[in-house]
Amino acid sequence: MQHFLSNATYYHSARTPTGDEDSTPMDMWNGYVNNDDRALMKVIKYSSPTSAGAECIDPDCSWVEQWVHRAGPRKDIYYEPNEVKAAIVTCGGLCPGLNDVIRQVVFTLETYGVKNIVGIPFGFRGFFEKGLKEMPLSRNLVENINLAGGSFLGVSRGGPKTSEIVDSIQARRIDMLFVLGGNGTHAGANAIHDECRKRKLKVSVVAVPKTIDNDIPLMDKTFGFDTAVEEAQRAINSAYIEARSAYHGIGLVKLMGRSSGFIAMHASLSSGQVDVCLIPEVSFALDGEYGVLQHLEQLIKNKGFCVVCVAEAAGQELLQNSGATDASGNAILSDIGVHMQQKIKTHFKGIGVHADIKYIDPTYMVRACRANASDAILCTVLGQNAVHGAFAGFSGITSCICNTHYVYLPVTQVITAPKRVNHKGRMWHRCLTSTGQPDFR
Ligand SMILES: Nc1ncnc2c1ncn2[C@@H]1O[C@H](COP(=O)(O)OP(=O)(O)O)[C@@H](O)[C@H]1O
Ligand SMILES: O=P(O)(O)OC[C@H]1O[C@](O)(COP(=O)(O)O)[C@@H](O)[C@@H]1O
Ligand SMILES: [Mg+2]
Repeated sequence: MQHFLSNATYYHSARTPTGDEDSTPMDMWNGYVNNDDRALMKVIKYSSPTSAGAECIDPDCSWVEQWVHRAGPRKDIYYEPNEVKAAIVTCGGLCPGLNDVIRQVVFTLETYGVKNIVGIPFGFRGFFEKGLKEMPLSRNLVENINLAGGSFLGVSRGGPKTSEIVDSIQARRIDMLFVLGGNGTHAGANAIHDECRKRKLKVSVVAVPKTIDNDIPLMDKTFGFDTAVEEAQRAINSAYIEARSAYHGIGLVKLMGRSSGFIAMHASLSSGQVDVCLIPEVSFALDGEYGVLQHLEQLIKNKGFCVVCVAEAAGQELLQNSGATDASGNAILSDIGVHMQQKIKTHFKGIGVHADIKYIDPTYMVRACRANASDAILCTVLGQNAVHGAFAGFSGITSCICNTHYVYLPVTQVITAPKRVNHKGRMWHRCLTSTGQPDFR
């Protein structure tokens, strides 16, 4: 994480205290975050590595304080606002809240006095593809974009090499780059930050973590995740109603999550209507005495219907893998939902028991919607803090929420590996208690 020297002061009149809000003397209170302010990342002291969900740094699980930079506006700012050119780019798959973040970044930049704000169309491709023009942005233009899902700027996977992106940043004379995206985008943002340092360019590269998958480590959650869970719940509810109303109904729902089962686990927990939740972090057998199919047979026998929620990355080892990747290099998954639908049909036919399978794959519906209330607030804070971070002179940071506090983390820290559901963690065990499912092994 780079921190330039602060060399300019910007007075934010909107935060001027009237003097009667609290007892702090007028000449001391300023409403700014001090550069030395820190937030504590973890608050639980685990007495043993065997404690449920324990995350230990040392083998004996001793208490190690981990402090991170507190996010927010600084009194001293690095850039002269009216000389700044700021650019925003949204990369990867869609995610609820992208427009909310774009809007807040623009609002906050304008509040600082930045006039030259542009959007780079269609992710990192917009830096390179001929015919894609940068879009001038202003409060007027983005005022209502949060009312719709998607990205006002467009998104894409894949794209140019880092050196080409930085050539373009240099040619466009961009001082601040706000990069909205998931783990791939963060790796890209880090590479751009490194290349800018190598070329001694004073460019602040600030990321904002988006992804419905919630697979970026160290933070409480990424924006868009809550909304995706809420939408996923609707699919589960439909599956439940279909299954409940059919003779021997089996509702099967497949939910997104490239390498982690957070959406499936949280939607199963929040709906309370799921009998079996399958995630990639926990292997399972379909066939055999302890397999999923045997359990479904029991559920049909005992309660007459059941609901299964499967994460798209679950059970990949049971399927043929094409080895194909998308434009960003992400593995293309085999369809576990269709596979399970076929297996369930064949199984019940084989044992001569009627079963009415209703398969729901909501795919893009969980992420093409606008942000719900909690995501809209998260996006607002993260977007504003991204701009404060850039003005403070940081680069190579991501604006996120850790342990309920808004902080800046070095991008290098969050791209080590995707975050996955802890199968020994309490949330997964809560999910198991809720579904009542056994181990399928
Ligand atoms: N390791 C990497 N280094 C540089 N750029 C990357 C890297 N991984 C992905 N990218 C770029 O980041 C963008 C988004 O990545 P992707 O994996 O599709 O989505 P997400 O950011 O949502 O995970 C793509 O344009 C891709 O080329
Ligand atoms: O948008 P695509 O290319 O169809 O990819 C689908 C993938 O995108 C996601 O919705 C989000 O992934 P990213 O956060 O990496 O963009 C995954 O849940 C899903 O596996
Ligand atoms: Mg990703």
